Amino acid sequence: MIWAVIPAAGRGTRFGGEVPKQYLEVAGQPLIAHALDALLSHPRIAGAMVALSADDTRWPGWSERHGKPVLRCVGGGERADSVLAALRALPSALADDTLVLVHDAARPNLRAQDIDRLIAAASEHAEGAILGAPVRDTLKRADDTRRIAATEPRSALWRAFTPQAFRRDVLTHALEAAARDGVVVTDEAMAVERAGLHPTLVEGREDNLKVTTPADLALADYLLRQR
Ligand SMILES: Nc1ccn([C@@H]2O[C@H](COP(=O)(O)OP(=O)(O)OP(=O)(O)O)[C@@H](O)[C@H]2O)c(=O)n1
Ligand SMILES: C[C@](O)(CO)[C@H](O)COP(=O)(O)O
Repeated sequence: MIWAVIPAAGRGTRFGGEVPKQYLEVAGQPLIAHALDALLSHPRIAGAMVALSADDTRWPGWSERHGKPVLRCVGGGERADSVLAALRALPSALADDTLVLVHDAARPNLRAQDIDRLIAAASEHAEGAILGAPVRDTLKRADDTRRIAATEPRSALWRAFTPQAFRRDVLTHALEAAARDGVVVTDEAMAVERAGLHPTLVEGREDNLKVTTPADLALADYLLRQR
């Protein structure tokens, strides 16, 4: 059994504006709808749990999409808190080893082939798997005056995307440990790494972009209209 968890409780502060970016429209529907559709149209995914902010007023009230359940819960102050809340809110009947794919509502351009490859890798590697891409630019470390302090070796560096796939119990325990330790993890893999595990990297499409600033929205709209 595979379920999706979609953290969608963010404020979009870097994006700006009144509307939380997960509700901004591209290619005819909100970002969150594209993310939900990408996951729930996949035959292996049985349902989705969406974490929303407690004061969310824009959730359209979907209870199902593609004939599959769309459940919701209240997220938290950090993205990791929202993911943990969603894991805890999943149907209790789901087995501990249920595979969970955590995917940002702000990443609308997820493709089925990437989901296929991620699921295959997570099914083969018990420590989980994440989509990502090798770094292709030269990386500079800046000093506090924005002068170049160093050039970082990039040969083994990857950018982490989502979905990130883990057993429900493994991810829940890892996120709970990070929270107990007061560590804010920026992705699920960071919590699992802290637990001593080594998730596998799966190279995914570079156009699986996260809409973070207004410039990203136009690109997302273009990409989605090309599909
Ligand atoms: N407390 C939070 C923070 C973020 N997210 C979600 O995590 C995803 C990736 O986070 P990010 O791009 O940082 O979104 P925001 O936190 O909204 O953006 P910002 O950091 O600019 O405020 C988004 O779908 C966002 O809604 C969440 O569920 N709960
Ligand atoms: C989870 C993530 O999308 C992987 O790159 C990223 O860490 C989210 O960061 P954000 O600052 O919460 O958008």
